[in-house]
Amino acid sequence: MAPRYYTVSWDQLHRDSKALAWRLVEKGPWKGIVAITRGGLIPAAIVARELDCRLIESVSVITYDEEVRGEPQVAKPPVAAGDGDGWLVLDDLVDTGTTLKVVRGLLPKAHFATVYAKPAGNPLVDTYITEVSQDTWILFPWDTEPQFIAPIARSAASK
Ligand SMILES: O=P(O)(O)OC[C@H]1O[C@H](OP(=O)(O)OP(=O)(O)O)[C@H](O)[C@@H]1O
Ligand code: HPA
Ligand SMILES: [Mg+2]
Repeated sequence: MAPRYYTVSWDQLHRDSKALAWRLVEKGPWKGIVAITRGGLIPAAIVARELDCRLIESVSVITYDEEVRGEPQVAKPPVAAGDGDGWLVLDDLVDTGTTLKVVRGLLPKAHFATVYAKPAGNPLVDTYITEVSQDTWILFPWDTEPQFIAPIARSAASK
């Protein structure tokens, strides 16, 4: 079955990331943020600004090639976050949970947060903002661009 799509604009991503920061500020203080690259980098920058946090680490896990999931590979482990105690791990979304499982293995004591979550992955996240169904593909603003769409009357006429 073709997936449904949930399109996220830059404005919405900013709003949802700030909503995440409101939830996380109550749970701190945090030693620093570990961003899961690449998708976690932009939410991490927004949350770091709101939490006044200047210590940012990264971990790189490669799981997907476009919409196709493969075996996860750690391309860069975190170096400064120890076992994760007092650290916040941020990603744009959790889908199957494959990526977070790998990072949880590296940082077992960290707090895990994502902006969006699908049901299969949401038990792996400590804090998230918006849940979408498992068969929904989230389209992030960095993966999309606006394009011309024909007027309704014209596309109806061609049916
Ligand atoms: O819960 P999962 O099924 O593991 O899926 C979620 C992960 O997939 C995407 O990353 P991707 O591997 O596409 O890499 P990217 O962030 O570099 O685009 C997304 O940014 C999450 O990190
Ligand atoms: N959108 C973008 N990237 C993803 C998704 C999604 O729904 N699931 C896993 N990687
Ligand atoms: Mg990612």
